[in-house]
Amino acid sequence: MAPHTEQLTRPAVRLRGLTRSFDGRVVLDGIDLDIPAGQFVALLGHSGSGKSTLLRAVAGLDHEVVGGGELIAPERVSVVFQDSRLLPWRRVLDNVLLGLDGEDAAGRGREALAEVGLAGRERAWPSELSGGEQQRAALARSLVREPELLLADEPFGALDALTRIKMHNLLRELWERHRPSVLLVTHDVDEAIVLADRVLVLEEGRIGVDLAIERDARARGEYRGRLLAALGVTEDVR
Ligand SMILES: Nc1ncnc2c1ncn2[C@@H]1O[C@H](COP(=O)(O)OP(=O)(O)OP(=O)(O)O)[C@@H](O)[C@H]1O
Repeated sequence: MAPHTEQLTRPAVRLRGLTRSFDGRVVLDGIDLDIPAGQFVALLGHSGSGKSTLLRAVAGLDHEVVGGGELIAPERVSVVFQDSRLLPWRRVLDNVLLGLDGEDAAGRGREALAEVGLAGRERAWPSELSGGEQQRAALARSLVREPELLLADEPFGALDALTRIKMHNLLRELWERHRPSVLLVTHDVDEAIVLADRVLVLEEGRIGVDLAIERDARARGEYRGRLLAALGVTEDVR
């Protein structure tokens, strides 16, 4: 294959036989996964199933993970967590710019803040922002680095339901504009279906379900049922 063709077809993330144990207990048991460049993937699973462990591995934050396996991820990776992890002693723009240099950095930081709806809040302290605004700032901090891969570990888990819907719209909009690959860890089946083009369910250390989501609202009920069944959850009240 010619090199340029190979580059076009190479997945952004490639995992083969990814294994991780803690104190002899296997959490990831030979994960195989390819994420094509630009795909939006959600990862569901019960608490303790290993979602964050997998995400940390892909982020390159876990040096013990590979074992005999293979882990390929892009160079520019940004991670967003449930809490914004803004430094309280730095103003919002300075948080966004943390570790960046170059003459145009400040301009790019301002642009990123405007993109997430925080124009005019550059000089605010993190404590002056609401929870949702803090997550917007965290997204701006990720964006400004122009990530090829965005990893998000329950980024909206601590937000109220209305703010969460707004953040879903924002994230999807940012993804459509910038097209990074995304791996989103979530507990929320509906969030996964609304946002992602592909939903994975992690169970017993492996990817048990790998479901393509068609952007067709009518099908959402069916996806929901299938994913809940895969998770072994029944809804008695709804
Ligand atoms: N550093 C660690 N040391 C020991 N055990 C760990 C460590 N990190 C994770 N584990 C264990 O690995 C398992 C998977 O944890 P992980 O945080 O990946 O699950 P999760 O699916 O993200 O859970 P949750 O949805 O509750 O955040 C858990 O049983 C956890 O206790």
